[in-house]
Amino acid sequence: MSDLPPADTRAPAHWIPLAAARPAMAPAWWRWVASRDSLTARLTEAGHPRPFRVRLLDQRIGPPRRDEALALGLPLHRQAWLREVALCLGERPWVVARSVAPLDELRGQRLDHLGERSLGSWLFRQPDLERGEIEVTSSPAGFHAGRGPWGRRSVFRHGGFRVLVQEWFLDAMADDLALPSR
Ligand SMILES: C=C(O[C@@H]1C=C(C(=O)O)C=C[C@H]1O)C(=O)O
Repeated sequence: MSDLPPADTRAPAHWIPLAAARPAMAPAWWRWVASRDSLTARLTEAGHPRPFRVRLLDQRIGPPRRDEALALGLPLHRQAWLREVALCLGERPWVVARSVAPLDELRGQRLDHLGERSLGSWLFRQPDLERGEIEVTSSPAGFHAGRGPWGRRSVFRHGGFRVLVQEWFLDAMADDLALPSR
């Protein structure tokens, strides 16, 4: 066991199906959390004229959290491609996101060079893109100090490539768009 990489032991988030969260979610938030099109495009439009910007916080190969490994059907110690970003309007982070992809499915996807281009701007150009069911959490992101009412996740599939995309909507977004607290 000693030659296995360390597991990510941070507390996993608790996820529930989107429909189960609906009674507790204000309609104004439902329109954001339940949307299945590009969040990048929606943020760009809602934040106009503030410029939309992806701020890369970290991108590395490492162990996914337990809940992430389970969502992707990966063994707990299997290394993965991890990417953490803040999606900003002007200088204010509205969303923080953490994406996890199985290493052996990255072949040739060239995501290492994504930098501060939006992952979504690449995903939504794939004609065969499929998106799994959206799940919701009220747990914090854990990798960023920002707090907010809702997090969501879903798995995107493009050919043999899958990526778990997790997005936490922050209080700064609620303030700037006059959204309710939950
Ligand atoms: C999936 C999308 O991509 C967004 C961009 C991300 C990135 O650049 O890492 C991560 C999560 C998303 O909110 C989208 O725009 O819908």
